[in-house]
Amino acid sequence: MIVIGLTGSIGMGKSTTSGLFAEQGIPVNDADQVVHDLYRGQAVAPIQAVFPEVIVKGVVDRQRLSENLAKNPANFKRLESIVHPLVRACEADFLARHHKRGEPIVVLDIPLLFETGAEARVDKVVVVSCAEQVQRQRVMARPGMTKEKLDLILSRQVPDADKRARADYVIDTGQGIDMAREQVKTILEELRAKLARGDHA
Ligand SMILES: CC(C)(COP(=O)(O)OP(=O)(O)OC[C@H]1O[C@@H](n2cnc3c(N)ncnc32)[C@H](O)[C@@H]1O)[C@@H](O)C(=O)NCCC(=O)NCCS
Ligand SMILES: Nc1ncnc2c1ncn2[C@@H]1O[C@H](COP(=O)(O)OP(=O)(O)OP(=O)(O)O)[C@@H](O)[C@H]1O
Repeated sequence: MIVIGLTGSIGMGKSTTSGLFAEQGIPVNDADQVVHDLYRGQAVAPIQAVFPEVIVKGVVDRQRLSENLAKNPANFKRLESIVHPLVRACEADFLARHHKRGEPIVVLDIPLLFETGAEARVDKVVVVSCAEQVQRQRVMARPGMTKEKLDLILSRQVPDADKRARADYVIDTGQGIDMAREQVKTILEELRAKLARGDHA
C-alpha cells in the first residue's frame, strides 16, 4: 500500500485537494476533521480537565478554544499533547482497516505533517501551495478569522517554501479546480505505474 501524506499551510487547499483524491476513489483520512470529531467525543473529557471554559453544551467550542489560544499561545502545547495522540490513534486505525482491505493507495491529510515528524510515516509527500496573497485572501474570507489568528497559526507552521522544497509532488491550487484535478490524476497515474512495476518503495 502506498501512503500519500497530503499537507500544506492554512488555506492552501488541503480539504479541496483531499476531495479530488476521494473523487478518484482514493480513501482519505482528514486530520483536521478527526480533530473536529474528537471535540464532540473522546477529547471532551481530557480538554475539560485542563480548559473547562472552552466546553459549551458538552462539546469543545472551537471559537472559545481559539480565543483562549490567542490570549495564551503557550496553551497550544498543552492542547496538542492531548489531541495529537488521539489523532494518531485514529490514523493508525484508518491505515489498518485499509491495509486489511488491500487498498493500493490511501491519503493521509495531515496539516502538521512536517511539524510533527509524520513525514516518516508516509511514502510520498504531496504539498498543496499557491501564492501567499491568494492564501491570505482565502483565509481572511472565513467567518471569525482575524489577521492575528491567521498570523498565530502561521507562526506554528513550517513556511510554505520549506514545505515545497521537501515535497515529492507540489500541487498548485492557484489555477483553479480543473488544473488541480489534472495534477491529482497525474500523481495517481505515476504511483499506479510504480505499483504495477513493484518499485514503489
Ligand atoms: C486552533 C483551533 C481551535 C481552530 O479551530 P478552527 O475551526 O477555527 O480551525 P481549523 O481546525 O479548521 O484549523 C484552521 C487551520 O489551522 C491549522 N491548525 C490547527 N491547529 C494547529 C496547530 N496546533 N498548529 C498549527 N496549525 C494548526 C489547521 O491545520 C488548519 O490549516 C483548532 O484547529 C484546534 O483545536 N487545533 C489544535 C489541534 C491541532 O493541532 N490540529 C492540527 C491538526 S492535527
Ligand atoms: N484548486 C483550487 N482552485 C480554486 N480554489 C481553490 C482550490 N483549492 C482550494 N481552493 C479554495 O481555497 C479555499 C481554501 O481551501 P481549503 O479549505 O481546501 O484549504 P485548507 O488547506 O484545507 O484550509 P485549512 O488548512 O485552513 O483548513 C477554499 O475557498 C477553496 O474553495
